[in-house]
Amino acid sequence: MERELEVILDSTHDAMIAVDKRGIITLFNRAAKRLNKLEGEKILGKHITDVVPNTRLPYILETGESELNKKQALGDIIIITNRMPVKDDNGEIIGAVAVFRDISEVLELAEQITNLKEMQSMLQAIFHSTQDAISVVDDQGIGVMINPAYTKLTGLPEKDILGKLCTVDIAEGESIHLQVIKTREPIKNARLKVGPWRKEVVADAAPMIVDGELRGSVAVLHDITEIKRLTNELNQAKQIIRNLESKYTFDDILGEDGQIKSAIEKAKKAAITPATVILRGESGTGKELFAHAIHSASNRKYGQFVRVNCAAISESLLESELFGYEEGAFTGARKGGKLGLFEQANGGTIFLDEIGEISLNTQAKLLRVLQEKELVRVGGSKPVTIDVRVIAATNLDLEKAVRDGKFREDLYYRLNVIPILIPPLRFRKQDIGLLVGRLIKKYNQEYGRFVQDISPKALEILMNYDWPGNIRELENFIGRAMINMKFNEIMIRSKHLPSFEIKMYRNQPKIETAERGAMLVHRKLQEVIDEAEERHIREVLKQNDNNKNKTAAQLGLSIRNLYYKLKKYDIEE
Ligand SMILES: Nc1ncnc2c1ncn2[C@@H]1O[C@H](COP(=O)(O)OP(=O)(O)OP(=O)(O)O)[C@@H](O)[C@H]1O
Repeated sequence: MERELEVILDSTHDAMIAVDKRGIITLFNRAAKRLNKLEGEKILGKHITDVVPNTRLPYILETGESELNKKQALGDIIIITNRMPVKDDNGEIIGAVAVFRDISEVLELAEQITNLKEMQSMLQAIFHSTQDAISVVDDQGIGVMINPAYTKLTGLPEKDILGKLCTVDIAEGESIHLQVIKTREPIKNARLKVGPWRKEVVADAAPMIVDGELRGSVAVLHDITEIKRLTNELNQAKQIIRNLESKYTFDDILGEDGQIKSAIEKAKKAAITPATVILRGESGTGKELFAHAIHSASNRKYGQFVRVNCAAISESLLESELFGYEEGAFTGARKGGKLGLFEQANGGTIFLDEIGEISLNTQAKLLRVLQEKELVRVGGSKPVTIDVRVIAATNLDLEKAVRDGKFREDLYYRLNVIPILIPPLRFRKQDIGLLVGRLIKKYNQEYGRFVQDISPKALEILMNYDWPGNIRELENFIGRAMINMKFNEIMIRSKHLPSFEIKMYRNQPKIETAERGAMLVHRKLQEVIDEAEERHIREVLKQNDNNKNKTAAQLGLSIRNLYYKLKKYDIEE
């Protein structure tokens, strides 16, 4: 039993010392030797103060009091000690024992735990108070943590997210958590829509890797609704500023084609003269843009630019709109009369769009204003002098209108001082790429997108179309293509392109027939046939919901032949 006790005492980590009533050591176990760095020495039988000079055991022997849980430094370590007297049955002190333990490691661990706890509360405070929405998933993509900002942004509480696959919150786009888990690579600036309110967010995600092992992914979502709202407000403000100034300058007119360049050159020269300009071109070719640019480059640029769409105002109203009226000029006339558009444009420019649409009666009045530089308000008698630069525009064959007696010849010559012909888009297809680039930028701003380019295939499709509605049609077309794109797509591809409106340019009113004829004959017959064929196939395919058999039957083609043509025209199968 004694041997066993000895083994136990030597194998425990607690250091133990016992002395008799004289202070002579009767027990000094291995842990005590190790702590006092006395291993190998013979200790038993020595007086305790010879072995441990600062010991308090003599004090215990003298007072018979116990000292429990006393912390003290022993060299560079911290120990905790219990010292107790040993008494016989009569209560006489016959010795004392000390049991002590090195607690440096425990203290260190305790400190580390405290530090960790502090760190944890700090991180939790950040996690809970940040405005950025954060979600954390494990290595299987299962939600483990979200913060209040996340719930505020997405509308999804913890119960809808924790323990569920991370795709539950996505309304549009792909889960970036899953991508991060798959690739172990961080993702930046992903555009998504999340939660039941389909909030638009920009999200970053990063893998959580501990000791080389993937533990999950953490994502931070930034709400961009506010940014978009501000961008919209900014655009509206810009729009207002643009309306106050003239909207465009020559820098806004894009084109490398020879004809458009010479039109621009002619317009620039005209801008610095007071001469009347007439802009001729099909609808959507940029006549209004040219009118603005001419005004902006003229010495009247600080004056008003007033646009009048002569076709949009009824014949009966046009005259009073243009020239104004005096009080009591007609029933319903405003008190005090009304300033006409010519007077509003005084010192500036008036842009008479669709001039070919005005009646012979109004033409006569307009001619007088152009000749005399003065006007008489409706119901008035006093002439008012005006100083207005006139820019007119039409997509009609004015020469024919003159021949048919619908347009006054003298007015025609008055207006035709500097005629500028703006070519239709189909005659300057090499400019399509340039224009698409500008339109992508414009719609990126309007729609808050980050589209960067158009694929060569998609561009080729645009090049093969005739654009009867010209740049305006191209503008609408690109706008619709961008709406068809997913949020994270940055390249306009053929699959995004809407189908073309089938409208042949021969439906367009004629302009300068001879000139157009000259431009047309440069086109090879096969080119024209191919274009018509492609357009027709696309349309029939669309009508048949892409059903090839039905389409082939309807077109009178074998299915093999249809596939050949689909390939030839790069129509998606
Ligand atoms: N050369 C160009 N470069 C860039 N954008 C252009 C160009 N020409 C026209 N646009 C754009 O195309 C659209 C149509 O142009 P605009 O309204 O000036 O045509 P328009 O000939 O006056 O049409 P309409 O006769 O139907 O009034 C506008 O948004 C304009 O900014």
